[in-house]
Amino acid sequence: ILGFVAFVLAMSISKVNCIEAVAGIDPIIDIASLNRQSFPPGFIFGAGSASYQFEGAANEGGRGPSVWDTFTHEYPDKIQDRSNGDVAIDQYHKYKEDVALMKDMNLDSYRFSISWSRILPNGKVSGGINQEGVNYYNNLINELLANGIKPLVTLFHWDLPQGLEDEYGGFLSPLIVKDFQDYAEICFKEFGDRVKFWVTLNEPWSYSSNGYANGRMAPGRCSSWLNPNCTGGDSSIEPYIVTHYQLLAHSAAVRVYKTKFQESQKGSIGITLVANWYLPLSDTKLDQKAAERAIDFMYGWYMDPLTFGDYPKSMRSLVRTRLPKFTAEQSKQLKGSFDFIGLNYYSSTYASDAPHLSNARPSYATDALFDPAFERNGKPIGIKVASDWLYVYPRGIRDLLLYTKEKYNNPLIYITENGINEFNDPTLSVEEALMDTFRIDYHYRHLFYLRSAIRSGANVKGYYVWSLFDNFEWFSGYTVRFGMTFVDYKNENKRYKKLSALWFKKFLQK
Ligand SMILES: N=C(Cc1ccccc1)N[C@@H]1O[C@H](CO[C@@H]2OC[C@@H](O)[C@H](O)[C@H]2O)[C@@H](O)[C@H](O)[C@H]1O
Repeated sequence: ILGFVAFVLAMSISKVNCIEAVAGIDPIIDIASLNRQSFPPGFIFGAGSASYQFEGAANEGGRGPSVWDTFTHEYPDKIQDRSNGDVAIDQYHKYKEDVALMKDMNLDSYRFSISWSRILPNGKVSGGINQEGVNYYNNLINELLANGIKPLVTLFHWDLPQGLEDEYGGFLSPLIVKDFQDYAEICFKEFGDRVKFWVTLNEPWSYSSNGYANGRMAPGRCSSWLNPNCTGGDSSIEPYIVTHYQLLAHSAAVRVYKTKFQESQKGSIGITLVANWYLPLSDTKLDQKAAERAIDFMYGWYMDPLTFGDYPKSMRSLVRTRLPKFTAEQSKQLKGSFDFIGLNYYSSTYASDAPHLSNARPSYATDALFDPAFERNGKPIGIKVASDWLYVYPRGIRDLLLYTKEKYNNPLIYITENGINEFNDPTLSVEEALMDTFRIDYHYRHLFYLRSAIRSGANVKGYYVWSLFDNFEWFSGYTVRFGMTFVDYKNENKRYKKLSALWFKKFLQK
């Protein structure tokens, strides 16, 4: 009788499915002992980074300027602490120390991006290849491999060469497709013998919406009626053009990889998308449809063309003539143009129906006709952390993965970013700043729901934390910290493992 009572108690507290309980796994012990062994054999654990946020050496080693050098230097007010990535966390000079830390933490893989303007200073092959740039990435890749760490390389993480922005407006022009394809081909040729995981673009949604709808990120364009500080632009048209040419550039790079390199190099290639999970604010039909539109306008904007060859029906019917069209050939080339999808998940949001206002000026931000919310009946969706959009909702990673499985034919997925930030607090001593127990809780709970999604059939083969190190966080500068490793900006960017790094090292022990 006691055994049965304990069984019922365990079931009710832990709410895990009865199969686990019947199978003799004690649910509480099972949850409490979550570690690398809780995941399928060969599951890859890693950490992510990006060139402009980590490298520094912005004017060193032959690197040319990117739109982020221009954005931070010409509009310092657009960065919370008026900072920039000139030095960042100086990984350009400290990469050996950082790789040693990754090895010490039992990481399997490191995701980094290549600075396009460090390889092609003016963005074009005709402008010449910067051999010092090629040398830097060869050294980094070789250091990773020598320490048993697999490189996962992103070709574009928002730092577009300024030369291409000046010449033809960057991703606003179809000319970007060939220049990106040529840049990608150089990277495949120079590094593809050792790099077996490629991501073409990081979060095209962020580049389109923050760069061209609200102007919070480089190149800082948007409609003047939305924000007079924008450097020109039209929030009702340009985000859709920029996404269109990002998708075409992506598929052109994939085609080059698959026709000229994949057979001999045996690697795989994908794209990294970001998505919030959206829940209806109320269980009315109107709010359920609003949540569906919200996910279409952020995630389906990319997953539909990549899976079905065209934008979501909801976007076609609401954006209408402002939404570009694919030719039959473009649609064919886009459909299935990936071996895997990289998925960045941070947070979830409520969505409620927003009626169409006939006199409202159109913008990407309002085209989906939903209002975001972070609380329902006065109760927040989750704990709010440093950033205004980041609420902790771990179940959202499972819901998003099972939605992807059902709607998009269960593609192979790597979680390429998941993380939480705290405010940079200069009043804390370094020792106090290292106590990031909230970060252990965040990752632990997301890994629990990630495992749950895998057990329900989601085809996920890897998980990368954002991030291993504090770094330059775009328009937030150094005012927020995402790292499992504290970087002391006031003391030569010295690295200190936070509590979460020690926890993750133990979690990853083989
Ligand atoms: N940051 C995003 C996309 C985004 C940007 C602004 C607002 C909402 C969402 N995506 C990923 O999140 C990571 C964390 O992003 C931070 O989120 C909190 C913001 O305050 C901060 O400015 C941003 O860098 C970035 O460092 C990665 O480079 C990027 O791939």
